[in-house]
Amino acid sequence: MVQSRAFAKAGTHVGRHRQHRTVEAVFVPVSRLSFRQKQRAPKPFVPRASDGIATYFGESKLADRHSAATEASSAETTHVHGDRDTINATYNIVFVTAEVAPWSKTGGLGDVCGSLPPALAARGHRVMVVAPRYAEYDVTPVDQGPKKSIACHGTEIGFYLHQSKGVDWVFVDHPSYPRPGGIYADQYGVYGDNQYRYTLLCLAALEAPLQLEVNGSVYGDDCVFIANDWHAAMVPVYLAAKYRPGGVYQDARAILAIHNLRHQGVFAPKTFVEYGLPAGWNGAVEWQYPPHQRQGAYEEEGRAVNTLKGGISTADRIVTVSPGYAWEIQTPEGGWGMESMLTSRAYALNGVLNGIDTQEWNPSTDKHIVKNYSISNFSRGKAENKAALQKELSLPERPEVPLIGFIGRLDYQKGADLVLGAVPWLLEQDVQLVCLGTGDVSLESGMRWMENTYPDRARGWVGFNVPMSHKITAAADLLLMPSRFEPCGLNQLYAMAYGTAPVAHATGGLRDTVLPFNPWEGTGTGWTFTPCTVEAFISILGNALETFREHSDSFRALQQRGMQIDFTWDKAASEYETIFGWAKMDAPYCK
Ligand SMILES: Nc1ncnc2c1ncn2[C@@H]1O[C@H](COP(=O)(O)OP(=O)(O)O[C@H]2O[C@H](CO)[C@@H](O)[C@H](O)[C@H]2O)[C@@H](O)[C@H]1O
Repeated sequence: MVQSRAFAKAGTHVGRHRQHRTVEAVFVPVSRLSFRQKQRAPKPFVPRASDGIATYFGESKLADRHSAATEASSAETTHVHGDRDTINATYNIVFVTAEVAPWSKTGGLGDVCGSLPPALAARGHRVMVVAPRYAEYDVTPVDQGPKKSIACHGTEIGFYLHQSKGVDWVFVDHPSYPRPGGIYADQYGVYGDNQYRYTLLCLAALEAPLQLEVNGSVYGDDCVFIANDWHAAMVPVYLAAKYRPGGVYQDARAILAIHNLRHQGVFAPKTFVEYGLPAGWNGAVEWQYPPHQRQGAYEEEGRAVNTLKGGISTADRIVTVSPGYAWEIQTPEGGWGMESMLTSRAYALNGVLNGIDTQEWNPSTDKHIVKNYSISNFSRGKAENKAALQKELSLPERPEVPLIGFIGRLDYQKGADLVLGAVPWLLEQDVQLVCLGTGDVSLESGMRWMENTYPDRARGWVGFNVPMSHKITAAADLLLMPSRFEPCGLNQLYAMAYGTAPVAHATGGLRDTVLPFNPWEGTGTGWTFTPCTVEAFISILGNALETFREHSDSFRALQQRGMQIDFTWDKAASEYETIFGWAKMDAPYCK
């Protein structure tokens, strides 16, 4: 199995900010630990006398929660691998997320929360994912068993449970979640009650492990929460401010996973009361932006409550979705105002590269494409998919013409304006360009302009269409990713798995995953450019097109190298485990 240098490097990166405690340290037998280390080592889960205590929302169910299943899944077990003793911990893991594929997805957050949990479950952990129930999902039965209703945040919520892939998928039912528009916004803008909706999600997710019986037992209060993005960032705040003072969740830890720092959940200062936090906790979420970093209309002269800042300042550890992005967010250029907060927590901040769901994104089994293929027959397979896409989109069916794809939100981050900026040069050449995206109205108009101006060379599909995204990924020779910033990026990973060469701005996770083509050494899986300008983009596109046209053997070898990379989630899952171990070794960051 060939692995890119960038991936190999990422494996060591987890320990970068933690040099005094390496990956190995997690697996040292207890008998060999020093006294202080023993004190900090994760403890087996033992029911306590205090089990009858009240939760924030009323009488606890803790007293009857300790079934054998819970204990087994919470406890440390010692295994021997070969002649080396190791301690393997299994955890009760609770993901909290606003999106989870295939039920709800506007982007990569949904993908990750749909595929990392099964990877962790496959490694022996008990895993729950808590997400809103935005609709009566028409996929496999979600409403398994009776709905359980509880009081939460002054209202009543319900939990629906669906079990698959070894994961307990829990959907929070409340009238504020289903909307005729999108998940977060409709044609009139973002919903005015998003702060309430996601506050409720956090509190529901903190109650679910205590109150929801799954296979005869509750998860209990020895959990590792993974709070994803600002929507879930209040989880560590409530743990510290509401639950631990009541004696609950003493052994739990919360990890904040940042998928995109640009979105921080910023609201007017007077909305602090919406969080229902005890007095004295406003410092955890209040924030004043300097003039050049102000985020929007909600602030009052830069003063705001900032939900993500609450998570950054209280989480036990922070994870971002690539090592490169973990570094970038500590700089003024990439920190979106949070760089000083993040730098102050650098020792607890790691980057773990995303994987991909190889059941959903696998050219040999993909149900959306006309011809399945693998590394042994990819040239023929891709050629058939290319011809099918050209036919479907009424483009000239020409195998020799380079087919270039772009898939993504049409916004500042994804650099769709750079694609449009390159169009006059690009489409004067003998190429075909297929873009799929939705978002900014002016960029959507730009895509329509492109198609009208170059009807025999360009298609601009405005909309969100998963089957089409698979077809483009399989059919294209090159995939454009001129993102201004990219925490990880999934499309370049999908592209490489499908033998499609990414052409990407060297930023964040793109720089970590796309190894630039080196014709002399015969290495690399794509092309990267910097600075992020139309000129630099055009220049590198010229190189990629020349390789495609003039050096087809080199191009094929590059495709093969991409297809050989191990994109499975297992590597990321093991890095997350290491981080759980670090979180559990330390006392809670915020008590
Ligand atoms: N019009 C369309 N039709 C169909 N499918 C479409 C589509 N537009 C986008 N998609 C799909 O949505 C997903 C987007 O993934 P990205 O990695 O670009 O995530 P995004 O920027 O949303 O999320 C953030 O979180 C993820 C996950 O951590 C990070 O990789 C990323 O850098 C960060 O910005 C991909 O599966 C893509 O194919």
